[in-house]
Amino acid sequence: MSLQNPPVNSLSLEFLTDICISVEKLEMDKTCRGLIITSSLPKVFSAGLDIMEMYGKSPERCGEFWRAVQEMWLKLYGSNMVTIAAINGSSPAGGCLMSMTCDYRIMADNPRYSIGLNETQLGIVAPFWFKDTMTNTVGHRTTELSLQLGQMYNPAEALKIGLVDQLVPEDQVSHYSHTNHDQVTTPDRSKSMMRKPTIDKLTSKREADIQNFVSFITKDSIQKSIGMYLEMLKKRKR
Ligand SMILES: CCCCCCCCCCC/C=C/C(=O)SCCNC(=O)CCNC(=O)[C@H](O)C(C)(C)COP(=O)(O)OP(=O)(O)OC[C@H]1O[C@@H](n2cnc3c(N)ncnc32)[C@H](O)[C@@H]1OP(=O)(O)O
Repeated sequence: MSLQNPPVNSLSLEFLTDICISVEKLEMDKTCRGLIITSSLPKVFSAGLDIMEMYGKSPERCGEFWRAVQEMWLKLYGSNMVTIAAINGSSPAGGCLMSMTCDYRIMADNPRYSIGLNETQLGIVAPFWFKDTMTNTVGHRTTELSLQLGQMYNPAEALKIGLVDQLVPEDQVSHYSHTNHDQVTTPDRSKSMMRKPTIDKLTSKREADIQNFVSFITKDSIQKSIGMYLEMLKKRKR
């Protein structure tokens, strides 16, 4: 599955819905042995959630958006397929979350790229299931530091903390993803055993999580922080 939503593969409601439909189709396809997620765009795996979906939108729309974010995570984290993230560019926040849903992460060894949960930099808090996914990937202490600082990691740092499993030359990300994928032939039952408690936690709190998101994101102070962050993104470009 090659992500293609220019300019930066931000995860809008529409794009999330497309991703969920694609994953669902693959999940039902008995001939499909697994999934490699990568990006068709240069330099960016995914810029994370589409910030415009969280800025100036109605509570109803925000709720619909958040349900789609949850759905993407539930589908990928709970997938019966062997999944590999072939991270061929930067992968902040929701992009990092998407990578962490996979069984294995291969990243392009380009020091210009970065990956991490940087929500704190936007003045927002990573939801509990983002935090749980990271804890399951890199451990409690690293997650605590990482979330408090909104830390982004270059590939070497990401490898060191275990946020990615392997670094490869930029032009060989696809080759290594396919080679590694071929070595894993059957989705292991231990995957669901390890992930079930984390998945059950969100499933049982799904509606409350949507309500929390909507009331948090529509607050004036949070909207102001997001507006300032968007301005900063645009200025940085000039
Ligand atoms: C009580 C507790 C309750 C808890 C409730 C929950 C709280 C809310 C939780 C929300 C969790 C949020 C998760 C997220 O994923 S938020 C998104 C975070 N993403 C980022 O910060 C990434 C920002 N982007 C970048 O760093 C760079 O764009 C990137 C490195 C990805 C690429 O750099 P590049 O130089 O190639 O591209 P540009 O920066 O020039 O960007 C091109 C245009 O794209 C726009 N852009 C970038 N990122 C986003 C995005 N995520 N959403 C929307 N738009 C984005 C950027 O502004 C440029 O636009 P213009 O061309 O119009 O200027």
